[in-house]
Amino acid sequence: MPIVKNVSRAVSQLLQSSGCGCGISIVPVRCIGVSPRQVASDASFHSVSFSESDHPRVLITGGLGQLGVGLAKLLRKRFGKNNVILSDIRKPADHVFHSGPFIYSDILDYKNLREIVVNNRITWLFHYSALLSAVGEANVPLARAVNITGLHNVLDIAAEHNLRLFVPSTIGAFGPTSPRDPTPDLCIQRPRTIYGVSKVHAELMGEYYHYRYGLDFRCLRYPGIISADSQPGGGTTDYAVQIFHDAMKTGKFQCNLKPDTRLPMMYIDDCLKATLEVMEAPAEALSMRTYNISAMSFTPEELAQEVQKHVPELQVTYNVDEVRQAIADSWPMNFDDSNARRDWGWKHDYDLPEEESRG
Ligand SMILES: NC(=O)C1=CN([C@@H]2O[C@H](COP(=O)(O)OP(=O)(O)OC[C@H]3O[C@@H](n4cnc5c(N)ncnc54)[C@H](O)[C@@H]3O)[C@@H](O)[C@H]2O)C=CC1
Ligand SMILES: CC(=O)[C@H](N)C(=O)O
Repeated sequence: MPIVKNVSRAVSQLLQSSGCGCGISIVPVRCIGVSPRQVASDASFHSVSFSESDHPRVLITGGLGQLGVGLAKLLRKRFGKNNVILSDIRKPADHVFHSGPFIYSDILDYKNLREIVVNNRITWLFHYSALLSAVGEANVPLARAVNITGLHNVLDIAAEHNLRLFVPSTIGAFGPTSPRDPTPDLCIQRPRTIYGVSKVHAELMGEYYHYRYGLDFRCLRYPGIISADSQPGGGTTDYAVQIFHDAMKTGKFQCNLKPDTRLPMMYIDDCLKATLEVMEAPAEALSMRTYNISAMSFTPEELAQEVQKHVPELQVTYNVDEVRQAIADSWPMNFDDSNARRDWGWKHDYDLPEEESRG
């Protein structure tokens, strides 16, 4: 009997919703190098008015993708609607536009991004803009620009304005030479996608800015995220979202990965909860700045069986996409997130009863 770790509750939920503080250096980032964007080193800084007792003023970049709208909803509940600004280069749907502040922001436009941060007195930035693994392989120059140049803009602005910065990484930051079952936080990382390379770069640059300049950089490596009311953005784990939409709409699902491809996955509510928790964690609790987080791990075949318990008429066929399959075969099968659990109390909510998860 296959082991379907922790998926049952998430499947039910999805189908229902388908109808530094280290202080090493005080040298500000704008004084590094000779970039024209950097102002004179003796100019006075804006100091951040946010204190721990106030609500942060939040900006989310790339907020109209699979995860950003849900994150905005969670953060607005906690910090107030007008304290959380969603941004993207796409046009928001009516319900998103009317649900709270939205602003156009291209992360490749450094001056515009800085203006938004200054004018809105932003104190926390969640940097979600990215090209995911499959679309990244289809357009490497654009992925390199958005995922690497865009990140550099965000890092500079965050350091210049003393922001607390969250950048998500991914299981895709590991590669075929990483240990796959389980994959620990610290191990060899030699990904073979532009997406993975850019995310390792983000992890290392964020940590470097933290240790070198005191940037409050926080990063979680997300598994594949499953959600019902938002569409995936072109990744390798998209099948695990598409199956729910197709089960409800057509009763037929064609999977682009082999039936036995095991990958770490997480329900969106757990992912967003972890993101808020790590941002609220006291700096002293964080022994690292980049953590794996984990919830469940399953194959397409196991997920299909679970969905068929709720939608017995669902027909599943397989038509393997070689690019996505090669990517999936190089990624972790199970994630070791013991450091996140120990340091800041990470615990996922979407779980199977113990006896089922042990098979
Ligand atoms: N969804 C998932 O399964 C996982 C997501 N992540 C990470 O979480 C973050 C959010 O992921 P998703 O919402 O799924 O991504 P998505 O692909 O659905 O959305 C990304 C957004 O970035 C925007 N964007 C692209 N170029 C831009 C630019 N130049 N300026 C501003 N925005 C731009 C797009 O318009 C899009 O709305 C990404 O950084 C991703 O790498 C990490 C692991 C798993
Ligand atoms: C796991 C991810 O980072 C993303 N969903 C992708 O498949 O590219």
